[in-house]
Amino acid sequence: MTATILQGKEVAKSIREELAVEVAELKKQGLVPGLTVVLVGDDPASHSYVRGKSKGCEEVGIRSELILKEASTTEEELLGIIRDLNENPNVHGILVQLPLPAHISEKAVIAAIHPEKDVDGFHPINVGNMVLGNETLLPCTPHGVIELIKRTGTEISGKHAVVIGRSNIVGKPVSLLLQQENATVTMCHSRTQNLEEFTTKADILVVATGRAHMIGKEHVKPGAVVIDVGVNRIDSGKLVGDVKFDEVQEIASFLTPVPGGVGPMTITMLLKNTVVAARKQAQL
Ligand SMILES: Nc1nc(=O)c2c([nH]1)NC[C@@H]1CN(c3ccc(C(=O)N[C@@H](CCC(=O)O)C(=O)O)cc3)C=[N+]21
Repeated sequence: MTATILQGKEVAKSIREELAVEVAELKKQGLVPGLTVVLVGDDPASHSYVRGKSKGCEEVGIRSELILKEASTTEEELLGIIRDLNENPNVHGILVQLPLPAHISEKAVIAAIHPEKDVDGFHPINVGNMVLGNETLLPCTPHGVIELIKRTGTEISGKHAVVIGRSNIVGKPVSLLLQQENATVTMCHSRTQNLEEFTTKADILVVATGRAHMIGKEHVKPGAVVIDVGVNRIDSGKLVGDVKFDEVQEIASFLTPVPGGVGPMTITMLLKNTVVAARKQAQL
């Protein structure tokens, strides 16, 4: 079997077209959704991601603003910026790009964002609501992963999903969302013994390890849906996933590429959250 390549980029494009129509409607009603991205320091990868976010906003008609601060910015200053954004009625979404410099507490910064403006879905209130299954702003990458799986036409209900990785931003929330879709979920991580024993049982395999080319065909059940959440910049400067693409492509039924898979979906879900947040705040 040769896997069908799940082009996240194309799925993202069609969702963005729908969002553009929605935003144009909102503008007629006097509402311009606004996103502010705060970037501290000069990490080149962060700058590159943030460019992708501004470009996405432009595509769908969201007003976007970038606040650039130098790496020496204090936590106090950053908290002050967030307080101002919380109170600004033209800003519906606030995203503080992670990671932050080591002298700033990410926990304190995330907690300072008004939950209704937390378009990353990282605030403890939003995480709590997600756990409870309440309607809330969902974290972008996990939400994008679920949307991609649905696009394959795969019925998630009753399937065995295996997630590798247990981070707060991907592994944990994606496991929970899969469970809410009625999958049977196994969570594996860096300490899992006999990883293959679990992964070869997966109908749906979500890989979020942050280690380039860690997963090969020996890990994959023939016919599985494989979602690669990895974004690893290797020495050549090339962006690669956590999955050995060529190898796994031979046996999976669907496989996401890197780049062009989950990444564009992440940004698209951010745009969607910004529109949802704007509607909620404007009561439209
Ligand atoms: N507060 C916060 N929220 C985030 O959502 C967040 C963050 N911090 N910090 C960093 C990670 C990483 N992330 C990516 C988003 C899109 C692509 C993406 O679109 N990648 C393109 C390729 C881009 C390229 O070539 O550089 C692709 O996969 O096709 C990648 C990575 C969001 N993150």
